[in-house]
Amino acid sequence: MPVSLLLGVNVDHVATLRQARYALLPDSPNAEPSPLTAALDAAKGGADSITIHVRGDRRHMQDRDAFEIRERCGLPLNLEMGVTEEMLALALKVRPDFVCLVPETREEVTTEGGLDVAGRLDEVKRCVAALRETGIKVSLFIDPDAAQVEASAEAGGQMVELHTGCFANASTADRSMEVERLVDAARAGAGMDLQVNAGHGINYDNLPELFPVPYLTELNIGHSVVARAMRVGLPTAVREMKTAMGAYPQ
Ligand SMILES: CC(=O)[C@@H](O)[C@H](O)COP(=O)(O)O
Ligand SMILES: NCC(=O)COP(=O)(O)O
Repeated sequence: MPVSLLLGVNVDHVATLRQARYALLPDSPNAEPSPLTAALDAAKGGADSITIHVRGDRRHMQDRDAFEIRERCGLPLNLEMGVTEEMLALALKVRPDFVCLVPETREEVTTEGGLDVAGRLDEVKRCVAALRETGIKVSLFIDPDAAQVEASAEAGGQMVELHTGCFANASTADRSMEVERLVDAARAGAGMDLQVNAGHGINYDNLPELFPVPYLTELNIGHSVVARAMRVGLPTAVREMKTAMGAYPQ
């Protein structure tokens, strides 16, 4: 367990803004904003790692972003990817420090749930083994569900990232129930010697409501930090989130 809760800054939505103008001009020297610059700015603000989600439809992050950030940003890189041969091949070329296996559907606006590791066990096991063989550490992005935690351990994952989207989107009445789900899943993960991370929909307002969740090592946060950065700049937005995370009881 690290001394303080680690922050992985997801810069996907910097690329979302870039693609809104430069998707058809991929080689433009003026393409901005730059995910690489964002990663470097996040490092200035105290980020512990950078997370990028190269989706199969390349709606935001592009392969070249992954290579650029890997080569020119000194922070550990966490590559989120679907469980596909295409993305496995990309990961084996990029060689990030971490891979987080996530579910993807083309129709979704954003990630809507955790990876069904239990229902895709053999397929996930093969992907995890191929990644771990090269020294890449593997996390599994799952719903806070004991069966998925157990399946993640069986699949050879070293970490789980608990999907906090249901928590983030829950009504006030349902929020405490979602926190309890996360508490139970975190306990199950720690009990199986898995590193327990969390992510999706975490923001400056709901962060403290996650503090009762034990054994958290890292939070991956993107949308809310990038949104805040539009007002105060990314280094400050990251520093603000790190400061808020400092209150997490270790
Ligand atoms: C897996 C996860 O929760 C985030 O990486 C999220 O996928 C951000 O990217 P999108 O907004 O494209 O889903
Ligand atoms: N895995 C969660 C992540 O990387 C960032 O999710 P969000 O903060 O953009 O919702």
